[in-house]
Amino acid sequence: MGEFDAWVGRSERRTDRVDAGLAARWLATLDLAAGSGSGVPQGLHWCLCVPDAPTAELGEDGHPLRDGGADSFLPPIPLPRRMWASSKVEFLKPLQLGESVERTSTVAGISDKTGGSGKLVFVDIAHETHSGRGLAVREMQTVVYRDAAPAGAPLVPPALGEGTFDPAPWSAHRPVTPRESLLLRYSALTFNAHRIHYDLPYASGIEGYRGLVVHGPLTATLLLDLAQAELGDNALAQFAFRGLSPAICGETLHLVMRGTGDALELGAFAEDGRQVMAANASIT
Ligand SMILES: CC(C)(COP(=O)(O)OP(=O)(O)OC[C@H]1O[C@@H](n2cnc3c(N)ncnc32)[C@H](O)[C@@H]1OP(=O)(O)O)[C@@H](O)C(=O)NCCC(=O)NCCSC(=O)C[C@](C)(O)C(=O)O
Repeated sequence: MGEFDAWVGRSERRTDRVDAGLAARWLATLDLAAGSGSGVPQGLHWCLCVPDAPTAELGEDGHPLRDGGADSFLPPIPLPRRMWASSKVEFLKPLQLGESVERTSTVAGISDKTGGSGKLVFVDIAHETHSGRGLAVREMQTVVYRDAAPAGAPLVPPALGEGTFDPAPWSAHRPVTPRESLLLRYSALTFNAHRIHYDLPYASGIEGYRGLVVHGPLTATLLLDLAQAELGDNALAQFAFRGLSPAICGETLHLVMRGTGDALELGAFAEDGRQVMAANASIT
């Protein structure tokens, strides 16, 4: 029996609308042109039905306080550093501009592990986003909570090494350099006040990162865009990603893809070859 078992099965429901203004700001943030139809490209769902706690109820890290109240959705894991660890997404129906959506999120599991970086608590959250036309997106998101950075510990990830990323084994390759303006706009789109994305003294001094951290779903969205540029808008049926190492603002990310429609492999790598994200996808 785990300390936080009472939270497993708890759920919350949020509603939203695929607003044309939101879609336009999302496309502008990602330097994308609007598509020809009323469908919106994959990845926009991460900007819908987002937590909207009042500012007075945010914790030190900028996320809603995890106070463990009787009606709290997420468990009050005492480990202070939160990261988006991974997600498995099924795209069932493309979202359409103007439609209303409802997302139900359920705590599906909580597990303790010890990793190379110390104690880890993983929380799995099952999300189902319905539009008026039925289930549009199903996602299993895993959030990880980590111990405080030990005093005097080296910042992570380590400074860029001597190595260089080699795109040769990949059939598609796109370098991008996420800068502060991109991170700020993505935080705004997702209503995410997590300080590791915009507050450098906090990100390095408190959480121990070498710079501002690129949002996991932002890197994932950039990979989704690479796949859609090759295969067409809304081409993917399944997409799964896992964050392996923090991506740092201002440093080039090499987005890559290879494989065929039923077994696509994607990745994001730092300039020195360190892998930041691993992903796979399929069109069926
Ligand atoms: C998570 C870290 C610290 C673990 O690194 P580690 O070295 O401590 O762990 P490990 O030794 O690699 O693995 C230990 C165990 O954890 C599992 N594990 C390990 N990683 C994962 C993962 N991703 N997803 C699921 N499981 C994972 C792994 O499989 C293993 O399990 P096992 O003992 O059963 O074999 C390390 O992998 C890391 O730093 N990853 C990068 C995470 C990242 O950059 N996320 C995006 C930025 S944070 C963000 O976007 C925030 C946002 C948007 O504001 C927001 O709060 O929602």
